[in-house]
Amino acid sequence: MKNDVLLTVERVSKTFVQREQAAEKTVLNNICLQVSGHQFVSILGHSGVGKSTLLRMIAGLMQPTSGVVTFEHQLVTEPSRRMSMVFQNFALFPWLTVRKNISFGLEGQPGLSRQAINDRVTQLIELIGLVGLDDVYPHELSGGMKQRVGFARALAVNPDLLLLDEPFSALDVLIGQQLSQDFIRLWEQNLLQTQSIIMVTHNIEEAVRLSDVVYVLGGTPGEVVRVYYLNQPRNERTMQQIMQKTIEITNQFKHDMQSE
Ligand SMILES: Nc1ncnc2c1ncn2[C@@H]1O[C@H](COP(=O)(O)OP(=O)(O)OP(=O)(O)O)[C@@H](O)[C@H]1O
Repeated sequence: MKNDVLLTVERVSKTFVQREQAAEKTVLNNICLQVSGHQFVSILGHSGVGKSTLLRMIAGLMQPTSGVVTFEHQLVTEPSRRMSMVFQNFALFPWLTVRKNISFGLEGQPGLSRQAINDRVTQLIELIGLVGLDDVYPHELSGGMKQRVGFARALAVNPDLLLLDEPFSALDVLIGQQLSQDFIRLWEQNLLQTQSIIMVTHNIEEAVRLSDVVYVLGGTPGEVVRVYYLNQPRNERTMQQIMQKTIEITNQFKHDMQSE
């Protein structure tokens, strides 16, 4: 599957009807984007440019006003078990334990026995670094641990495509970096069945550190203004190279914003 196209966004635009003002607002215009097998793609842009809206359309939670999203050449018209999402604010169920939060998406799945569900959850608890926290409730966890549960829950259904909506931005910088490193290591060692990842972020350094491809959104309505291909393998990128690229993208971004 490596290099095969997994997902395409083709000429997608989105207009919201604002009822209170009886007006329309076009948020995204003519977005084209492609994700291949074993690729980490970031969507980078300032607040309000339409990143989450784009991710929701990719997930099938919302339909484009025009254009199409395809997953393995099939039109995306509704959410699918083959994609799952990790949210900025964790979105855990406060009344469920860590174990129950993780198993949530597996319950009632045809052909999955109780034993199979338990085994899958135990495996994820070990992989994601949650050992000993099975029976703990979300309010007893730190932000970093909550987000580990968020990742484990999204990964439980073995999604082919994982969608990350600012997954580290609510965490302390070092905690976020540790979680992203741990997660990337599991993914690169093929310990997860997830083929590809799309991450929405406004953090340029994070996008440079983690991605193979970075799409920069800008303007009003939001459009793809730049695409960066980071060809060097992630584990060979030095801190200096990451900082250099971050500065280059930051300067280009400022320049693009000024010339709008
Ligand atoms: N359901 C909706 N109805 C009307 N307007 C919406 C709706 N969802 C989003 N918007 C508007 O679309 C614009 C883009 O929102 P979106 O959340 O996609 O941006 P974003 O780039 O993810 O921002 P942030 O980084 O702050 O989360 C905003 O102006 C927002 O108010």
